[in-house]
Amino acid sequence: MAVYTDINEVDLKDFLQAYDTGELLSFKGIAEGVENSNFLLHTDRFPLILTLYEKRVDENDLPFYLGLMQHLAERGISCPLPLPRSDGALYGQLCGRPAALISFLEGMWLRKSEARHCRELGVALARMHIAGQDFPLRRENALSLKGWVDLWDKSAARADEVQSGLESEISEELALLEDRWPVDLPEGVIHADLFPDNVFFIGDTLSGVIDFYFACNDFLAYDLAVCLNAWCFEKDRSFNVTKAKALIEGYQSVRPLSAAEIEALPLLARGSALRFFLTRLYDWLTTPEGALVVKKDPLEYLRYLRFHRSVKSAGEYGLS
Ligand SMILES: Nc1ncnc2c1ncn2[C@@H]1O[C@H](COP(=O)(O)OP(=O)(O)O)[C@@H](O)[C@H]1O
Ligand SMILES: N[C@@H](CCOP(=O)(O)O)C(=O)O
Repeated sequence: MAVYTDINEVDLKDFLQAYDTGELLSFKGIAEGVENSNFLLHTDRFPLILTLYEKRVDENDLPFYLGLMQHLAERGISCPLPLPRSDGALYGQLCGRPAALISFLEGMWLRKSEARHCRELGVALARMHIAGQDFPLRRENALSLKGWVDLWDKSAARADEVQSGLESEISEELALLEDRWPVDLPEGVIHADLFPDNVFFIGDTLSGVIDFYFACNDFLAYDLAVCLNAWCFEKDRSFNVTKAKALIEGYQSVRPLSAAEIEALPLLARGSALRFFLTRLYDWLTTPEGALVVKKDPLEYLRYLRFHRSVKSAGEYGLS
């Protein structure tokens, strides 16, 4: 599931009056996704995705997310285009939630990816970073060091319920990352959640990227580290260096990494693993039993974190 807020036809039709969508033919909730409520709408003109923004999305950030999609789409990046209302606004309110309409992207996410897909992903990520360079709005990464500390403060006392020894292990990890986190790597707009379910393919060709609701300004190489974790571990949690090599080579074919970025990669991968471990742990501990959302396993990311801790240099990711 991800339909936290149910909508009815009367409210939806009222909401659509502010848009030029043509006649509503049907709508249905979309089961996939974690963060927001999504619906697929058919009108007599085109299909659309309706998103109602839920707990982790601050309404003040919507101009950044929706403006970014518009900016990237105008620069040839295949991502959803927000549909403006007749008053020019990119979102309105529906059932007490901020809500937007975005274009429907063709394609499907890969349940089983190969190295060639990782190469395409690397190319698309680097193109996105370059296209985002002149985006005028700014949004700090709320899920970087400070956000990690805040999440950990809320979860630490119960962490050992999930696995014994976690409280001390994660406290030490956080302290180390706070001490060693880079300060001067190249920055820009990053997607920050480019997991397989946010990247669509048609056949073997990448057809688009969705879900910009964690996008922010941060180190560009951190986005690559997020992808290393999300795409380069197998179901048995082993690291697939062939995929990592393909991902990084694809990225560097468009935007070569600096020596400092390459050196920082293992640390950035640790940080990225910790970030997803912490949001998953928080959700694990706070989502009520019986809730319809699928809780993601925090221990998956603990494994990745431990792997990167053992990495001595980015050469272990296949970089020559
Ligand atoms: N623009 C789009 N085009 C086609 N399908 C979409 C689009 N946006 C979202 N979806 C569908 O909705 C699902 C959940 O979207 P996502 O943005 O990942 O939600 P969440 O932010 O809640 O995690 C996707 O897996 C996809 O099936
Ligand atoms: N990718 C995150 C969860 C956020 O889900 P998404 O559907 O918004 O990508 C994770 O795996 O923890």
